[in-house]
Amino acid sequence: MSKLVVVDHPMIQHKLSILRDKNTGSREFRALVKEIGMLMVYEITRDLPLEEIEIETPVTKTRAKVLAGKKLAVVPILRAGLGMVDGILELIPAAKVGHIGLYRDPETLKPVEYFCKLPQDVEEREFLVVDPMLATGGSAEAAIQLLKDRGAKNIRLVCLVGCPEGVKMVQEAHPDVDVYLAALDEKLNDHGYIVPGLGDAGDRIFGTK
Ligand SMILES: O=P(O)(O)OC[C@H]1O[C@H](OP(=O)(O)OP(=O)(O)O)[C@H](O)[C@@H]1O
Ligand SMILES: O=c1cc[nH]c(=O)[nH]1
Ligand SMILES: [Mg+2]
Repeated sequence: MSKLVVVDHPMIQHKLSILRDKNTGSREFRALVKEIGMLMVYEITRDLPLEEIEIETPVTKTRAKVLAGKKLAVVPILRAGLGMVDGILELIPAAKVGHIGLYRDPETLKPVEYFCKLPQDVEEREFLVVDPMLATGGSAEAAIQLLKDRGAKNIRLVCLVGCPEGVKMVQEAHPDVDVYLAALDEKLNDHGYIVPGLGDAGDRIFGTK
């Protein structure tokens, strides 16, 4: 079974509380999603492998550590996942960005695919699938399956707010995919919204209803 990690750094918890507040407007909401996305990935990438290379400082030759291993790709689940991309790219500017377009049918709560564009070297990359919300888990499960169908082997899921139902669905369908959350909330309500949650992330980022 994969890992579930709740990245509960105090800075992340503080920003998340402002994000949850219904009085937080789109401009601040966007800034916070970006910042929390960056902070989460900073924590998550602690385990990236390093290698030593030889460099020359202004004083002497020395050996210094640089990142090694697989190259990263970030894959936001459209639309709301887009809000996490810029912060992650500030941290990892060389990462490629794939896009998976899914919306959740409001009646069935099942994900509907409308777009998929991924980097060409799918098998060589380590993927971070990003989306602020992990509710029923249907969208994340489908996005991960799309990546796997195209050859991806190394995938992690990074969401801001999740709930037990969504975590269970992803872990059962994809036991090889570790799940990272900033908060594990209590449950889903009858409309498939996370409680207490933060409402509709895409609508709050983009100012739509
Ligand atoms: O775990 P699930 O039950 O699948 O729900 C989570 C999905 O719902 C939201 O997207 P939404 O369908 O609202 O699309 P949007 O990002 O375009 O607003 C959210 O950003 C996730 O992608
Ligand atoms: O609480 C939820 C559930 C699904 N999608 C959202 O944006 N919020
Ligand atoms: Mg939405």
